[in-house]
Amino acid sequence: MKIFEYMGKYDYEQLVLCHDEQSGLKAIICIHDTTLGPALGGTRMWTYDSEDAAIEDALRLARGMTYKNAAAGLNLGGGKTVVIGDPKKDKSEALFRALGRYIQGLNGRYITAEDVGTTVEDMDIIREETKYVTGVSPAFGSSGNPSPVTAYGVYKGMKAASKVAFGEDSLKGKVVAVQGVGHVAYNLCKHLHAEGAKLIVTDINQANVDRAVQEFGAEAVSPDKIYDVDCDIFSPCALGAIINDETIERLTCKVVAGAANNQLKEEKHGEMLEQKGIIYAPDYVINAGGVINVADELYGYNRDRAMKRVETIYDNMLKVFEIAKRDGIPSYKAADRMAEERIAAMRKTRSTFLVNGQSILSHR
Ligand SMILES: NC(=O)c1ccc[n+]([C@@H]2O[C@H](COP(=O)([O-])OP(=O)(O)OC[C@H]3O[C@@H](n4cnc5c(N)ncnc54)[C@H](O)[C@@H]3O)[C@@H](O)[C@H]2O)c1
Ligand SMILES: CC(C)C[C@H](N)C(=O)O
Repeated sequence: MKIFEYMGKYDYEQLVLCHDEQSGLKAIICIHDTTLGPALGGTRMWTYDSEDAAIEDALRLARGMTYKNAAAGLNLGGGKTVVIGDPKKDKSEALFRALGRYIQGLNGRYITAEDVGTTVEDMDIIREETKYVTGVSPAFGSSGNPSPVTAYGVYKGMKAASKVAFGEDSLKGKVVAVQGVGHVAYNLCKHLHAEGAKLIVTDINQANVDRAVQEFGAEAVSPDKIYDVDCDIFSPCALGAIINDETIERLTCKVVAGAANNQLKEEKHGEMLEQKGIIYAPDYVINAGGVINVADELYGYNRDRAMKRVETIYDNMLKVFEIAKRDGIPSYKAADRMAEERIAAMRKTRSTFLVNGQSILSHR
């Protein structure tokens, strides 16, 4: 891949390749944009087919965090780490400590947390080497696993999208098709079940499906059937790029609202949902609960404050739909506009002259 060409196209700041022979660490830390503050984004551990694929994923995910953090109103930029390896086989204390030292070396320009393939326990190990890590165990006064909080935010965002699609935000009696019932979606299903929604679930992990069937009376379907079921809301909570040419045709829902990152395969798929009359809740707006929660650690974690902020996902989502209506654009573009406008405004503000990094008033 032509790395500098790609970095130029989307205005990336920094890409760091980290290597530690002893522990087997091969990681990529990407910082996309720090206009709003230090870059915060999780560490993903995954078996990539090629080094190019890993670098591309780090770049794409880091930029996504810039938009997510900006749209959520956080004073944080966007970054992400990708560790090349199998989370089931290749994890070790040495590997995460080596990564922690690389993160410490960035001196606060980048702060990490969990993402696919990493856990609270991994963050606890990273913490041994750096203070620039969040999503650490509650025993350290931190916020712990972000997934239940992400789920709560998705639930709130789904209600906002339903208000626009159905004229009311109650999910009672609504049929919700959930793709992937892992950490986030299990907790999402709890909220949906409690409100009286009917659940149709799928997962490639049978144990996760069985749990949802037993606990929430969900109907189970095979992974390839989830796009075809009769439902009001489709909730992608597994993979990215699942809204594409092939799946849009099959969807019967009125709303797409789920936790997965990068749900649209390409931007045109956001337009296609719009043309089909499906309300799309932009992924990085609806799934910001986790990052909002871990970001609160930077102020000394307070659960009530964090949850109040997660509640704002409901209004934020309505704001996105309002911008879409006002400007006659699809919701995914409206979300980008909201994030970009905030970054642009703050970039302008930041150009104010400061003496030695201090306000000039403090020198009087
Ligand atoms: N965990 C968070 O706080 C958080 C925050 C923001 C975004 N996300 C995103 O939400 C999604 C889910 O995150 P998670 O933490 O619950 O991950 P997870 O790995 O716990 O859950 C994902 C589930 O999807 C299943 N799955 C994988 N491929 C599938 C397929 N083809 N069909 C059906 N099911 C499949 C997996 O078996 C697993 O049970 C991811 O895309 C993640 O990037 C998570
Ligand atoms: C900082 C993390 C909790 C971020 C999370 N993995 C996300 O994609 O939003």
